[in-house]
Amino acid sequence: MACSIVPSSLFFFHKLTNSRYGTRTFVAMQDDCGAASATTTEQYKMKIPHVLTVAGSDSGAGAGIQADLKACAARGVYCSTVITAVTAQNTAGVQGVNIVPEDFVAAQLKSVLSDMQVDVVKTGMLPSTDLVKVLLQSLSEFPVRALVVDPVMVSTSGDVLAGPSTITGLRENLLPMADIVTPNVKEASALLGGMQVVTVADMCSAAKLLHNLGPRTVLVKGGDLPDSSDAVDIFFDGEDFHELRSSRVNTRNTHGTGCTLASCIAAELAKGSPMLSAVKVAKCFVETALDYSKDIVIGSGPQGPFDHLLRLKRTNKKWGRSITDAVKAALEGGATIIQLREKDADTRGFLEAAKACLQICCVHGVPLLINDRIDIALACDADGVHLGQSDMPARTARALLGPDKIIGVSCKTPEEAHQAWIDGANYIGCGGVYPTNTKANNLTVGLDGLKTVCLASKLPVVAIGGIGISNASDVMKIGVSNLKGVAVVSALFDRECILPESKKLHAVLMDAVQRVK
Ligand SMILES: Nc1ncnc2c1ncn2[C@@H]1O[C@H](COP(=O)(O)OP(=O)(O)OP(=O)(O)O)[C@@H](O)[C@H]1O
Ligand SMILES: Cc1ncc(CO)c(N)n1
Ligand SMILES: [Mg+2]
Repeated sequence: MACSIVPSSLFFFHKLTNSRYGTRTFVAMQDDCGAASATTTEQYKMKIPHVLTVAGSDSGAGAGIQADLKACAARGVYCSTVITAVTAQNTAGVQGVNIVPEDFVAAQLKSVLSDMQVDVVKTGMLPSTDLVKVLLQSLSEFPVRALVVDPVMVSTSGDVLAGPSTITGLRENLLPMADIVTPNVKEASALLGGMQVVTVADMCSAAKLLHNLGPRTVLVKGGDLPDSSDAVDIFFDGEDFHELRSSRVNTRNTHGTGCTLASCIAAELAKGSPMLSAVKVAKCFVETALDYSKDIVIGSGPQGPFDHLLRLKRTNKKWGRSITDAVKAALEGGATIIQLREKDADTRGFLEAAKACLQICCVHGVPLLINDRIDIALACDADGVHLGQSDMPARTARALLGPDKIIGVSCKTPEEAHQAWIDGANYIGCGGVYPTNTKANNLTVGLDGLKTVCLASKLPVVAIGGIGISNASDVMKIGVSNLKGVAVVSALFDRECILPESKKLHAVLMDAVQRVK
């Protein structure tokens, strides 16, 4: 069975009628990779989020410009590049640095900024104070929405990438303009005149002192914190500290984590995320990529690169289970609708998986929806389809499927919701409510966007995107009567044990629904 098929589960508290089960309330759960996704063609026509990275080239391609390009690609964001230096680098260290003349950096900046609509600028290696000034001059001419400053100074191998003379430029000129600055512990120490930064408490003090230099927010990264079994980063927004903690992946392949993190933050900001959400998504992406790449071998030096494009290859091998086992566990936990989405499986494999899942769904009296593929839904006699804005129009799908099948449509706006109603959809999927790693290029609509769509429609709505046990009740609490449930993917299917997670989510939602009543 093809393993690139992703189930999603809906917890849906609404009466839907269909030929197999009649009218009944489904407590549904939608596994997400599949279901309701949502960047519309129209949005693509209007604008693709765009990050410009101003950084050095790493010939080994683990860090620098190359990491930035891969990170943005993995997050579904366009990335343009202004190269400040060319380094000869591999897994053993830095063998040479060739700095690009300032006037040619200025020329690159002008070419990109004057022509392309850049949303966010991310900086990495800036090898001179004059270069910082060139950058700031360009940004005053062509302002952008946000500036992410990764104050690259020394590589993990100990080689100097930007000498002490640049510290003044960073401190005095660049940091005051930054929306976020992301030093590692050594860089935080250097920016603060050699202050000791070796504990989490030191990181908090450093974050506060760095904030005094003018950036809107600070993230002190603890990847290199001595004696820490966790990877701890400290985020400070001028008022509150947030300790962001993940387990430390045991691997040599950590070259470029800092560049990747900063680029992911920039990518999420370009999509419209608030700063703290952007940082959390970025940290989660780095951790997932490190974990996926922990055993790959590239180069013979002490620090290898990791694989940013894991999503193109990731299969359910991560959790070592079949799609039918995953669906079964979700249903036993209380999911009320299953949706299947084919990522890059062949049609025959997808059909086989759909048939197998349908059998399990029938045992539980739960509908199976197929994402996008009307032909697969017809071929296996699934209970319906879920359609994105760039899939077949719901009206055409209805004509093909007949009146009894369930049709869900992903909508981000009142206009799309209205069209779904006219076209004969049974429900709307609305999201991404929160930033999500499941769909890299999905725009976040937030709780406000969700509410707007709910209020604009008569159809029942299921909320999608970054929803899990911790925030499902917040979503249901928005207090709109046609919000009938949530759809989840990662919260169940990217967990080691699906059944307990599904039970917990079901309990949280039952509780939330009782309260709303
Ligand atoms: N082994 C690891 N497991 C999990 N997360 C890690 C690990 N190493 C680093 N990180 C995370 O990666 C991000 C980058 O932190 P780090 O301190 O490594 O930056 P950096 O030193 O600037 O990286 P580099 O210079 O190698 O690009 C942080 O969020 C950190 O917590
Ligand atoms: C070009 C470049 N930028 C940044 C880093 C930091 O990891 C590196 N090693 N090389
Ligand atoms: Mg770094």
